[in-house]
Amino acid sequence: MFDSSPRLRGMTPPFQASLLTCEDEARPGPLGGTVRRTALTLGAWIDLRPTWMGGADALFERLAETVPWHAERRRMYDRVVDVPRLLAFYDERATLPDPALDEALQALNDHYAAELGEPFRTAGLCLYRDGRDSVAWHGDTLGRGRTEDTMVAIISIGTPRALLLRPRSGDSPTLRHDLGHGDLIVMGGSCQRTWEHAIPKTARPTGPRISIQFRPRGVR
Ligand SMILES: O=C(O)CCC(=O)C(=O)O
Ligand SMILES: [Fe+2]
Repeated sequence: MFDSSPRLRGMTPPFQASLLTCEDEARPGPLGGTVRRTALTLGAWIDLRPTWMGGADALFERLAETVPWHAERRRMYDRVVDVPRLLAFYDERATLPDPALDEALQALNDHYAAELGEPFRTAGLCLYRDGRDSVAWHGDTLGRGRTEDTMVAIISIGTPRALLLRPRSGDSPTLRHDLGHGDLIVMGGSCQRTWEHAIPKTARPTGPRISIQFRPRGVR
């Protein structure tokens, strides 16, 4: 059950688990020709592959229960504030929390390694408990994404949330992608340094969402 753990108690279930399918086995589908690329400005691009992760209901439940989610606090100017989401990070030596993530990582590397020039290696997980959880405008620029082209691949499971993208230059409008249950989005090229992305808060009743981000070594 979605709310069987004390950590999750109080959260609304994200969806009615599918009654007609009995997909306990979470597994990514094919990539190949199913990925749709959109060029942004300044050499940035995004790839979208809707409903890539099969069995995403079961995967959501397992990750919600088994990942050692933790809250963080960060300094913002002169204050220390709660990070508005729960987090877990798996570096390249860590065992991923579910075999479906190993399969996803392998499939992403088969599809992207030649273009990326290196494998995706780390996995960052975020749990957005409800519409009050969010991530503010940013690029993943703590590491090499500040200076180099790179890729960040994100699998979204649970309640759909909007992912917003805008150029740092402010010279084109904000783009919105509703990331649904099982969807894959890959941000590539200069996206981390020339564009920013955000998951905005929403006042609508909103169940939990888990985001799984795969990044190459040295990209955060
Ligand atoms: O939740 C998401 O899909 C985005 C998370 C994100 O941008 C990040 O962790 O850097
Ligand atoms: Fe990010």
